[in-house]
Formats: sequence, structure tokens, C-alpha cells
Amino acid sequence: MQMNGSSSSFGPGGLDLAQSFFKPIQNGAPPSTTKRHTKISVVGVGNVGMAIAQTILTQNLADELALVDAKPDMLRGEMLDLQHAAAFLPRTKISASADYSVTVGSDLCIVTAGARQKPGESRLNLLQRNVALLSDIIPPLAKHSPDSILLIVSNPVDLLTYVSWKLSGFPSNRVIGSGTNLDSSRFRFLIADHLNVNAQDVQAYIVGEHGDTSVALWSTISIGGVPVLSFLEKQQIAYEKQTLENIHKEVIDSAYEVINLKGYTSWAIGYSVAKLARSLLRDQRKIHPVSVFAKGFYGIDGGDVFLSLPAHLGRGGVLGVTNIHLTDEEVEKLRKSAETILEVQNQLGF
Ligand SMILES: NC(=O)C1=CN([C@@H]2O[C@H](COP(=O)(O)OP(=O)(O)OC[C@H]3O[C@@H](n4cnc5c(N)ncnc54)[C@H](O)[C@@H]3O)[C@@H](O)[C@H]2O)C=CC1
Ligand SMILES: CC(=O)C(=O)O
Repeated sequence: MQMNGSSSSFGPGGLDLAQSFFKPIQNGAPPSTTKRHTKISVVGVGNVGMAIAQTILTQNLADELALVDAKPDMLRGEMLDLQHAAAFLPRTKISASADYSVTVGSDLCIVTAGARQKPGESRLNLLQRNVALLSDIIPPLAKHSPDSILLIVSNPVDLLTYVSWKLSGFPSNRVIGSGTNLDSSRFRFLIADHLNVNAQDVQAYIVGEHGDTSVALWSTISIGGVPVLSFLEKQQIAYEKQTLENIHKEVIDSAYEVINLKGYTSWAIGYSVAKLARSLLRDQRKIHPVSVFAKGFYGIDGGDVFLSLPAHLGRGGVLGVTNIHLTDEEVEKLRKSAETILEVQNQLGF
């Protein structure tokens, strides 16, 4: 059963009431059909799904938001709680159901359902449990929204993005994992904090696996357009490679630390995914490090693998992968990250 918006509280006569409430204007032009109606579906209304849903609402990214979860009572509770904020938010139709028909005609389907890490547990540990769930989630999503973009967030995100690609039958440019967009934000925050500047002025990418083998691209760090490492070298200012490694280690440890402290991560992934939704649906053509079909880029040739690369995102999904200059060491680490993912993937039987 689909749970709809609050207009149902006017009873079956709700529509009649609306019709008699407004006196129609005379000779009005028909509504413009040029503005696109945008629909986003979020599967999984746990900590992550709800952080994403509320960021989507506050940032006015969709005309319609559909929520799906396997727990109907919690789902209805979350839907109502969001609907009750209608007076404070841009107008968005919110519906919810355990039945995937609620997602029909979505432009973007975001998957956050599944098990999350316990303190100390790695993302890869979630693999078997979450792969099994995807078989129930991806085929109905793909059936109801065959032209949508799939954005996978559940962990281990790179492997689950690959499995979702296989299960959906979608072209690879329309299957994306949130990947290291979050890790890169953590990286930018730590660099900004270190140098006492605004993280939005720090450009820096983490690529590869969203996990323990991620790769920090030191050569990409720039602040206000100034490439940091080459600036330091030109000015003959010494820096410790260990300092850089420590910052990367802090990025890798970030999720573990937050999970130890509060049990899960949510706010940063909420903003990260909303930013991706904006770039995709508003055709922003921005570059984000996200999990994409990586075979053929940067010498990755061991198999069909999804991992994060700086990708150009727009209404068509992944428009391309940026050809940035990597050092030999960075290319080697990226290939190793791909191999780690492939080793596990090859045992999945997909
Ligand atoms: N890629 C990333 O950067 C991040 C990924 N995550 C991942 O997101 C996932 C969700 O994390 P949380 O929201 O904290 O977990 P949670 O336990 O709070 O929520 C998971 C939700 O999935 C629902 N669910 C389970 N099976 C389902 C099914 N078959 N169909 C529909 N819904 C189903 C549950 O009812 C629950 O509401 C985890 O895998 C976590 O590791 C979390 C943070 C960041
Ligand atoms: C849980 C997770 O993947 C993260 O916060 O990075």
C-alpha cells in the first residue's frame, strides 16, 4: 500500500474542496511544459537515507521524493515526520511504500538500504549481506524507472555499484557509486583545518576504493588555484612526506572513528550525496570523485571494476573521466586498489 501526502486527510472529497476553494482565472495560459518535473527515490530510510532525504528537501532538489524501506511502520513514521516540515521547506511531494511502484518514473534512484558496519568492522565485511539485498532492490527499481540514474551508497560501495550495474542492465554511465566524494571532503576538511583556510577553496582528490586502499592524489591539491606541492618546492619550503601520509591515514580512519563514537556516519554522506544529486539532475557538469566503470582509465585493465575517479557528472550521468596527471606512484596505488576490489569481486559470481 502506498502512503501518500497529507491531502488524504481531507477525505475522498479533498480534490473537490481544492477545486471550489480557488476561483479559476479567466483566459489563463495553460501551464508551461518546459520545466521538468524531477523525482528522486531513496531506498533505505535509516540514518543515511534520512540524512540524504532531508538534505534533498532543504536544498530543493526534487519536485517529488519517494521513500522505500522494508520496515513499513518506520517508513510511514519517517514520511510523516518529513511531511510535517512542509511549512518550512520548498514544496516537494513526499510518498513512501515498501512497494517499488512508488518509485515509478524516478530520475535518480539512491540506494542506502542494508547492513552497516559495527565499530571496528571493515566495509568489505558487509559484502555478502548487502549483495543479497540488492537482488530484491535493483530489479524493481530498474523496472519502474528504466531511464533513471542509479546512485549506490550502501557499502562496500564500489562492489555494490558493480553488482547494481549487473542487476540493472543499465549502461555503465547511469550507474554510479558515491565513492570517495565523501573521503575527498574529509581530506579537504583536514587540509583546510591544517592551513586555517576554507575547505571550499581546497581542491584535492581521494580516488580508488571507498575504503582502506583509497589513494590520496597529493599532486591535485590546490588552494585558491595555487598547486600546493609545486608551490612549496618552488619556494624551497621543506615538507615531511610523513605529514601527508598522516593526513591520508586520518581520512581512512575517519569513518571508523565516527562509527566508534556515534554508531554510524550520516550528515557528511547526506551532503555529499545531495551535491551529487544536484550535479546530475541540474546538469552541473561538475567533477566529483565517484565510483564509475573504471576499466580503460589510468591503466586499469584487470576487469570490469567500479572505483572512484574524478568524473564529469551531468544529466546523462557520467559524461567522462578527467584525465589528470598522476605520478607513477599514484597510478601504481590506484591499480593496487582496483586489484583489491577485483579479487573480492571475482568470488561473487556476478
Ligand atoms: N558510501 C558511503 O560513503 C557510506 C555508506 N554507508 C552505508 O549505508 C548503508 C546504510 O547505513 P545506515 O543508514 O547507517 O544503516 P541503517 O541500519 O540505519 O539503515 C538501513 C536501512 O535499510 C533498510 N533495509 C534493509 N534491508 C532492506 C531491503 N531489502 N529493502 C529496503 N530497505 C531495507 C533497513 O530497514 C534500514 O532502515 C550501510 O551499508 C552503510 O555502510 C554509510 C555511510 C557512508
Ligand atoms: C560508513 C562509511 O562508509 C563512511 O562514513 O565513510
